[in-house]
Amino acid sequence: MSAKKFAFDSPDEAIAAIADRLSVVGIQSEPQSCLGRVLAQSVTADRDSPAADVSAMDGYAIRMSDLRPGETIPVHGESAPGTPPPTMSKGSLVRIFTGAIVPNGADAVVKREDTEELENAIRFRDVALSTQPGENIRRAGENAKAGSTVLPAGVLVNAAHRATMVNFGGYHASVYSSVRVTVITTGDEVGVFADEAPQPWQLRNSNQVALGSLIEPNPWISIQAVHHVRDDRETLQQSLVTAIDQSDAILMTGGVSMGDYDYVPDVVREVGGDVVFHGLPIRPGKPILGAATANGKLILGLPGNPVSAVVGCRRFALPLLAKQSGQTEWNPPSTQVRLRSPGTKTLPLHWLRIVKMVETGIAEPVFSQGSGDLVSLGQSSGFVEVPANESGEGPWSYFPW
Ligand SMILES: Nc1nc2c(c(=O)[nH]1)N[C@H]1C(S)=C(S)[C@@H](COP(=O)(O)OP(=O)(O)OC[C@H]3O[C@@H](n4cnc5c(N)ncnc54)[C@H](O)[C@@H]3O)O[C@H]1N2
Ligand code: MOO
Repeated sequence: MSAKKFAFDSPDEAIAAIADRLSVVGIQSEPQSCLGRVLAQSVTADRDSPAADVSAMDGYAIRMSDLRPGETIPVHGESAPGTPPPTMSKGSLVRIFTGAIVPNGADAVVKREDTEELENAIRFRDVALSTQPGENIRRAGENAKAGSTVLPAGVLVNAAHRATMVNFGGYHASVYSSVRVTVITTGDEVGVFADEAPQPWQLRNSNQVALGSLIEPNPWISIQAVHHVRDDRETLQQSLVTAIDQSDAILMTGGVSMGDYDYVPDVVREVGGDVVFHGLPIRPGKPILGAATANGKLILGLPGNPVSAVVGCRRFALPLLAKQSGQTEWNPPSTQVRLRSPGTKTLPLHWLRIVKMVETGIAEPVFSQGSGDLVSLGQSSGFVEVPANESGEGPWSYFPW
């Protein structure tokens, strides 16, 4: 056996290693809504943006040669949004509105407040005399030329992207299929117990709800199935075989450490999972198991302890699922926060410490009795990652729930 205790020294290294083994899901064209989905094809401009030279201000379209102090210059016609521009006759100006097309022959737009407005004529105020050619004109194609790429494939579509897409006629988009996830919780002691009180040796299935709640808000993931299985090797194996067949990723909790009923590591191998790591230098969640199937599906065995399970799902499962979803930026840089009252304790492991954000950029550790403490978990807004053997206020990477 190697002297090295863990296959990887940090969460980032473990994530990178397993990410390399995962496949990206297939393509689904034209979903009902592409919001929160991942673009499978780039979006191209169907025309120049802007489509023509347009005014950036309400004012007057002028020829530079008409820009003379003190003179009264007649206004002939107007260019309003939604209409083609008028022709501009020599020696006169055209009244123009923001977004309207600049008439042929005009060199610049002078803001109306820089003029003295008379009946069908204006005089330039002194401030207008320094107007430069092209001022207040947005040139055709200055944002994008027709045919150029305005959004690349691999983008997770948000409100801003949708605005861009629709501007170029992208009402429908080809997106990646959502990543199908099966959640399998394990343990004879675990149940729902909604209407009856659990016995002291029983507890409610908080992991199922916590994992589902991290996944559900993301339209690029879909929950294929949710199972709870007893600590029985055969049943677990059957569930895992079905899950691998029907989904792209399997998230399991419990049964991953050293106990006599901890079948997950063996069963994952038996069903063809190639274990990339079993155990990482993190607290909580040290016994975590990460595996990939030969065809690039993810199997993550999260420890059963409720804080370990939810921290592991946030830190490992979400970025790896994002990789499978086709997102180019599947592991974006995390927000950095400073800790208030961090204490001096250090751990020889990366400490995924639950905290609550208290001010912009500042988080406070939540008092915690450990990885089974669902009360402290409920007081947290996320966790910070304090690297092994370090302490202090940071800044540290912050992972919100
Ligand atoms: N000899 C060793 N024992 C343990 C080690 C070790 O290295 N050597 N590691 C400890 C650590 S750290 C953790 S974390 C746990 C993880 O163990 P398992 O993944 O095998 O989890 P279980 O034993 O099945 O459960 C642990 C704990 O969590 C509760 N649980 C399980 N499932 C759920 C659920 N769905 N909802 C709520 N709570 C759940 C379960 O009842 C246990 O209390 O192992 C240590 N032991
Ligand atoms: O690392 Mo475990 O997750 O202590 O509870």
